[in-house]
Formats: sequence, C-alpha cells, structure tokens
Amino acid sequence: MLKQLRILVSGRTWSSSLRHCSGFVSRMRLVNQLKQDDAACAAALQTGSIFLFHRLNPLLQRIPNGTFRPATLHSTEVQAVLQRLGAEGSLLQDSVLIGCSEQNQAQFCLDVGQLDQAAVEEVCDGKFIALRKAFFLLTGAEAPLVAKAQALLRWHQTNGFCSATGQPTQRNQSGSQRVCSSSGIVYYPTMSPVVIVLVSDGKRCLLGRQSSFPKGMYSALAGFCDMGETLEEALCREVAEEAGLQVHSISYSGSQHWPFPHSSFMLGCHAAVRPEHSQLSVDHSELEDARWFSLQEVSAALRLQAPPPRGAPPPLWLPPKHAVAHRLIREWAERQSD
Ligand SMILES: NC(=O)C1=CN([C@@H]2O[C@H](COP(=O)(O)OP(=O)(O)OC[C@H]3O[C@@H](n4cnc5c(N)ncnc54)[C@H](O)[C@@H]3O)[C@@H](O)[C@H]2O)C=CC1
Repeated sequence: MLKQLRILVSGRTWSSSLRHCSGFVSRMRLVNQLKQDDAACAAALQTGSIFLFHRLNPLLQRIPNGTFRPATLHSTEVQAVLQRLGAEGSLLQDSVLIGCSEQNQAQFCLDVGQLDQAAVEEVCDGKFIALRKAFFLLTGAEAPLVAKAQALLRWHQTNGFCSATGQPTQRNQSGSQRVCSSSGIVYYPTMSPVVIVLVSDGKRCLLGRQSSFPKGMYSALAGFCDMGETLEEALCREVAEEAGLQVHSISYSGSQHWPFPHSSFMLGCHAAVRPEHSQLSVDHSELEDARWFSLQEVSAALRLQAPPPRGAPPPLWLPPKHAVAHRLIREWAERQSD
C-alpha cells in the first residue's frame, strides 16, 4: 500500500499526482518538487525532521546498544530549542533540504553555530562531533546523509557572494541553489570529480600511501579529474603520473560522495597492467610509497576488524569499510579467490 503524501501544493494534494507511483519514485519526485517550489518547501519544513550541526559538526546521540545515530528533531522541537536558548525563531528558515525519509517526511539540516554549543547539547541530549569522527561512528545510510548535509551547509556558508559581481547571493527555500541579486547568475552546489582505481597485474594489486596516512595504511590510487578529461583519461594519467604504469581494461565499479576535506565525487574503477609491464616508477612528490600486494597480504588486511593499536601497525592496513577504496580492494580479493 502506498503511503499518501499530503503536502498541499498549488491547491491540490501530492497524493493525487503520486498515487500510482512506487514509494521510491514518489520520494524522488517529492524532493525534486520541494527544490523548485519555495511555498511547498516551507510547508514541508513545518512537518519535517531536522539534523542539527554546530559549525559543521553533526549532533549525534548514543543509543542504548552503544552505537550512535544522528539526532533527528521534528521542526517543532527545533523551534522549542531555539526559543529556550533565546535565538530568533526565523533561524529555522535557514534549514537546507537534504532528502525524504521512507515515511515520506522531508529531511533538512540546520547549522546552529551561533548558539552556545554546550547548551544545545544539553537540551538535545547529544554531542556535536567532528565529521571525520562522526562519519565512521555511523552505519548504513546515515553516514552519507550526514556527509551530504554537511557538504550543503558548507557550500552555503562559503558561497554568500557572486564570484562575477561580488554582490550577495540569495538562496531558495530548499537551499538547492543560490542566485546573485545583481546579475541573476544561478549557482548550484558542486563536487570535484576524483577517479580512484585499483590496478592489478593479474596476481597482485597496486596500493599506495601518502605521508599523511596512518602508519601501515595503503589505499587505491586516486586523483582529481582535470577540466575536460574523461574518466578513462583521468584514470590513465593518474596511474602514469603516480606509479609510472600504463593501464588497460578499465571497468567501472561504483561511486561515492566523499566529504573529506571537501566534497569529492569518487568514481571507483578497476584496471589492469600486463605482468611484463608492472615495474613501478613511483613519483615520491605525490606518494610516499606504492607497492604490489599479494592476495594473501590483502586478505589478511581485510580480516582485521579493529583499528591497529598506536605504535604497532600491522604490515598492511586498509581504508575503512565506508570508503569506496575498501570496496574496490574487497572486490578484487573476491575475484581472485573465485
Ligand atoms: N573514499 C575513498 O576511498 C578515498 C578518497 N580519497 C579522496 O580523493 C581525493 C583525491 O585524493 P588524492 O589525489 O590522494 O588527494 P590529495 O588531497 O593528495 O590531492 C592531490 C592534489 O590535488 C590538487 N587538488 C586539491 N583539490 C583539488 C580539486 N578540487 N580539483 C583539482 N585538484 C585539486 C592539489 O594540488 C592537491 O595537492 C581526496 O579528497 C581524498 O580524500 C582518496 C583515497 C580514497
């Protein structure tokens, strides 16, 4: 049975236009409509749920089983918090639309950075935690949703002025765009495309590390796409630059929004080199090290559960499960074992 949406738009209910759609389709259409229709979005905010942030740090709550979840407040609860802490009720209007729950409830995020952090934490029974930590405390779909929310809030905080005229930009109600008040130029939130590739020579896979990585950690090779490049061109260039290899047989695996340090759009691929052309020539200005790893070494690293103790890193430590790099490495190991 389809859940019926009951937000009044232009004198008709959503339920009439979406009655024949699946739950997924109706959710996608609702979000798309809310991006375009300020009045509908303002109405949805009154009944929506809100993820709070403080200077871009999400508010998390510990739940009885010891895990964490993002604090999700109803907009009336947020109003009550604002009132109790002496903030303007109009602050709620700064909320940015991030999606729609499976119960067809619009989801928003709001940065309350101008309020006292400890006071909000106390009233909401939660803690604002830096995204670099919070992202890995969360599981399932919550981690990417919180990352998306932070990325949108950051984009609004840093795009208040038009880069052509220097004049202020105004956001629409959902926060899906900003418009220059003088020139009418429309700005949309952006992500930087990054190609990430797991290269194999048939028996081994190529992993590299930067000096900033934790000791023992190696990852798939990654790099930002240059303007005008295709995914394949960027991938071949990055592997040539960083490892001195020429790859072939590129296949796409999957993608991911990666919030660190800013919004990257990670495009994950596999690629191959011929065993006779697998001699590495590492560019040490880009990578501290890059090496070929055997299936045995990779499988042992995939079996490690907890982060390594400080001072005693294992021979190989892989990126966390949330990272597309982890997925590429696991896929490669599974294919080798087939
Ligand atoms: N989710 C995952 O599994 C992984 C994600 N990553 C991410 O991929 C991205 C790229 O990785 P690396 O190349 O190793 O990063 P990096 O941070 O070493 O960047 C390399 C260089 O690219 C340039 N750069 C920075 N931002 C740029 C932009 N927006 N457009 C074009 N060039 C830019 C700078 O000169 C920088 O020094 C990083 O954001 C990193 O966090 C990297 C590995 C795994």
